[in-house]
Amino acid sequence: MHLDGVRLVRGSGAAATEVLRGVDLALGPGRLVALAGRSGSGKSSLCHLVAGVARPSAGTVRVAGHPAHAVRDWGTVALLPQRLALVPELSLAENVLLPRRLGRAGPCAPQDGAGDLLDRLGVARVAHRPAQEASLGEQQRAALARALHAGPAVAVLDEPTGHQDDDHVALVLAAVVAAARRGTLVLVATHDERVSGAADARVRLHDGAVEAVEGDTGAPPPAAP
Ligand SMILES: Nc1ncnc2c1ncn2[C@@H]1O[C@H](COP(=O)(O)OP(=O)(O)OP(=O)(O)O)[C@@H](O)[C@H]1O
Repeated sequence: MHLDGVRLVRGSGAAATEVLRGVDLALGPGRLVALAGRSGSGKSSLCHLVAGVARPSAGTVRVAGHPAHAVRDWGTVALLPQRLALVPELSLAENVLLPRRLGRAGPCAPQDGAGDLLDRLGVARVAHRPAQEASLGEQQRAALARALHAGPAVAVLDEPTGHQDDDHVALVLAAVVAAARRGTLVLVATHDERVSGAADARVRLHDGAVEAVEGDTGAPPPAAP
């Protein structure tokens, strides 16, 4: 995943705000990367660009060799949005199966089924329930399962522990680490130190710009001049 000279402006005229400015970032496959920074620093905006649901005002965002906005299948890039975006009338299990029913499995698809993944995330008992009748924490873990079951090259997870207690944070972490070990680049926007602590690398945003990158990002070293 490569971001080069990325700038994102929201709003127009006098209300225009530069929410990302001059972001350069390269992340390789099979890494769990935490995206940290204060509220309003631009984490969700960057997630939306990588997931292709928004386009940069300037610069380029490429995932698995394609411009992010041109990617249409969750086998390439899957998203856990902050507001989850489950289909409320479908069961949690049906929501998890949707990406692979609508498209093809990605290169990092798990060997075991959706039921096993829901079991490992502590959602099996309520998997038959319509999403709208599950607790927020259960919904969030099902939305995580939906992204990971797709087996994507890149998984973008916006605050995946935001509605979880300590025990369920451990289950979420185990699932995202397993996905990274299968080869998925997992980019996690988070305020949660437990997630940052488990990550292979950490990227810190400040006021729309990259303030620091540390750890093993899996990016190839820059070419010699
Ligand atoms: N449509 C918009 N119009 C104007 N400003 C926007 C718009 N969307 C986001 N912003 C602003 O962009 C900045 C970055 O927002 P973003 O949601 O990316 O931050 P964040 O780091 O994810 O925050 P949080 O941790 O609170 O989720 C914020 O100041 C926000 O108010």
